[in-house]
Amino acid sequence: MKILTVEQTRALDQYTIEHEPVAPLNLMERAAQAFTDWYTARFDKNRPVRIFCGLGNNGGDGLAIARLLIQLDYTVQTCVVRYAPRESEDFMHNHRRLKLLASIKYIESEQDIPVIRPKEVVIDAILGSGLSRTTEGLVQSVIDAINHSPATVVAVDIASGLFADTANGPNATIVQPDYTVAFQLPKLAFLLPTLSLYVGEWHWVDIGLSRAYIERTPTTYFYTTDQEVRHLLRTRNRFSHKGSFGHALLLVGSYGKIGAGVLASRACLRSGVGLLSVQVPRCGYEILQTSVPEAMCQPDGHLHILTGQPEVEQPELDTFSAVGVGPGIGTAPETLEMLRKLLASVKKPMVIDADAINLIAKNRDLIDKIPKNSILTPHPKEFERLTRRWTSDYDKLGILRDFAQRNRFVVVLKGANTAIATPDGTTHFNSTGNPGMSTGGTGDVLTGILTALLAQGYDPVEAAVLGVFEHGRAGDRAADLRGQIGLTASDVIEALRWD
Ligand SMILES: NC(=O)C1=CN([C@@H]2O[C@H](COP(=O)(O)OP(=O)(O)OC[C@H]3O[C@@H](n4cnc5c(N)ncnc54)[C@H](O)[C@@H]3O)[C@@H](O)[C@H]2O)[C@@H](O)CC1
Ligand SMILES: [K+]
Repeated sequence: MKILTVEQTRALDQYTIEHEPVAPLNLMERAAQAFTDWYTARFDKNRPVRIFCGLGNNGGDGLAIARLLIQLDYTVQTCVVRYAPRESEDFMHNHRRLKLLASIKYIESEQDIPVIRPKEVVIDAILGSGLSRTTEGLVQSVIDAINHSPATVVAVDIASGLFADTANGPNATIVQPDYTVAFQLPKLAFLLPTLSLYVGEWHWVDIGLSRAYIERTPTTYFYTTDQEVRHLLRTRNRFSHKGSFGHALLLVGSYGKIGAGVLASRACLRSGVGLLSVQVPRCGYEILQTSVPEAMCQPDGHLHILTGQPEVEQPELDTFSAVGVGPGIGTAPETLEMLRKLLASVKKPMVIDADAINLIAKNRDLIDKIPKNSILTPHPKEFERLTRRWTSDYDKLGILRDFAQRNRFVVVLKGANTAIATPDGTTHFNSTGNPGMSTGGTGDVLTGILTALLAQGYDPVEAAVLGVFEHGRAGDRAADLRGQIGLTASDVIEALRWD
């Protein structure tokens, strides 16, 4: 699913108005109806509704929603925040219609701000995507009152005061909703971790804006949905055999961290790889052979760390269809040498994670040695070591895009809504996963999954988008079964399902 800028969304509205064609007022009615359908499916008539409306089209939506809810027998108090002398045309129309049906309260100064009670649901329709400056004065006071109230808060389209795709200044006053119901498409702000307080649980509702126009509008931001992922997943031919699904090599583990290698290996096998070889320090040999009998084990000559000096002769690197390195390997100088040699010999895109990333961050000449289109899977701290500290989530997205594009890597920046930046400058945000997955080992699982997908011949960008989505979906299934708190990385592996 595409994420468009405010400007593009405005052009999309305009195109729909002219080409469907539909009168702006009817489009507003459609938006209000879609919001009302969402609302009535969740909140019953026992909860009094208080709608705060601004004077633009977001306020117009609020007035139309008030009318629709009153017609459905909800108890509604509408408050218009009169912060400016002028109203939009569609606001005025909806204002006239609502006045025929109910009384409207006007907030012209701070004294007019009502007391909001716990049982109420506040619908925030003060400012929408037309926000052009930081909130101040009366609007700020109303937003403060909403934020200090015990009521449930639902934002129409976007929380009042929040910019949809640019950074808010420091100390901005912004509504902190429990829910945001956006029209047609999600907004970039919804996907950024530091803005989550101003978004809450978010949903989008279809208001019938032109699909054709959305399709041909260029964007660099995407939100991965179930539907898109279904297109990526390949089905298996009845005549296929284990050779059809590649032979992966994982270089993992060190003394005390062989578990990371076990998790990556199990996840790799649960993700459809044909054959798996695993290189571990000698101390990991029996552990791996016992806990992952499906894998072949290549012990390193060193007892505790990976050095790349095999104990016995090993197959050439180019016999493997994909290589993954990093989980649990540590940062010993001998392991750095192993990584250096590995990067010099592997010609295909590979998966690079954890301590392999930390080693590269400290030895920056290695960046140029990484095969093009490789998948790097840093968490934010590792990514910061690899690049620089950022000043905001928007700054972070810029750094991410530039780093991926300049080096021609696929960079999977892990976190809520994991962001995947590609060599062509696009960023894909993931939609699956939950906070229960913030536990040791889930990153190792992802490395195993991605290596398996590369080994099966998936293009690196597709592998990253698909693998991250399925990793999160398995985490969601596991959380359904066990709850988020008790979730372990092994549960995620067991919950993987590729159909
Ligand atoms: N354009 C369309 O066809 C549709 C628009 N819809 C609604 O329209 C909204 C956008 O409406 P508008 O463009 O009228 O804008 P808003 O309703 O978001 O804002 C109204 C006006 O407030 C002023 N303003 C900006 N920042 C301010 C601030 N900090 N303090 C005080 N005033 C400020 C601006 O002059 C702006 O035009 C969307 O968020 C959505 O809710 C929906 O009705 C769906 C259809
Ligand atoms: K709003």
